[in-house]
Amino acid sequence: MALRTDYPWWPTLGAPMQDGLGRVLDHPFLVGLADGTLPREAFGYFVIQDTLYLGDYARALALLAAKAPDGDAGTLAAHAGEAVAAELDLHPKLLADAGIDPDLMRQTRPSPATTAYTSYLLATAAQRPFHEGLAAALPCYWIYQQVGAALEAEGSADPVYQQWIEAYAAADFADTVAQVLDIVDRTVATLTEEQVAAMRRHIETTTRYEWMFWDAAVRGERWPW
Ligand SMILES: Cc1ncc(CO)c(N)n1
Repeated sequence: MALRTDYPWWPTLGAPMQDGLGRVLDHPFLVGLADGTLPREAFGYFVIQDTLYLGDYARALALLAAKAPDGDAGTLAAHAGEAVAAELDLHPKLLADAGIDPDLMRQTRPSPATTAYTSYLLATAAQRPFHEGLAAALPCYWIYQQVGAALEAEGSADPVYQQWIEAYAAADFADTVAQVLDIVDRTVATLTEEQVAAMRRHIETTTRYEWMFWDAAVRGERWPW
């Protein structure tokens, strides 16, 4: 399912994500995921960090759900549940199939990039108005769905990487993202130009965090001690 881009706000809020999508698709992590040359170590780093990320992402969505207008609260709360389901089902399976030592998951703490990204999502959801928290979360949804769809067309040479691609290319994830785009649409209709500009700044920031998250995995980013 192709996602809508005919919203009146798309040229403003979609542009930074569209730009970021081009950059992430060119990043060595996703190039290697698609052609099968991505080292297992980098994939394992990513899946472990993503498992840690998803717990806080779910918390951020739950905070957003609590601030959402009637009708949208349940949708966002359900998305928080879906994020936890990925953390509990998809990620352990990917780690096992990729041959990653389960002890590594237990011993690993959030990296600098993961900490920065989840802290930003949580702070924005908790301390800023609903529309700003929603904007900060939007690239997480949209970029992953677009990456899944783009990589599905080619498929990966590696069956483990192919599982990851299929999860994010799936129709039910596209439905989830379509729901959030409709929430953005209803929200933007109530806002001033300045409020929409604030949304755009959050989208620019979290789009960069999305790129940095993959970059940290390729670099094996560590804390200095
Ligand atoms: C870092 C990151 N962003 C977005 C998603 C999509 O849920 C994810 N799993 N991880």
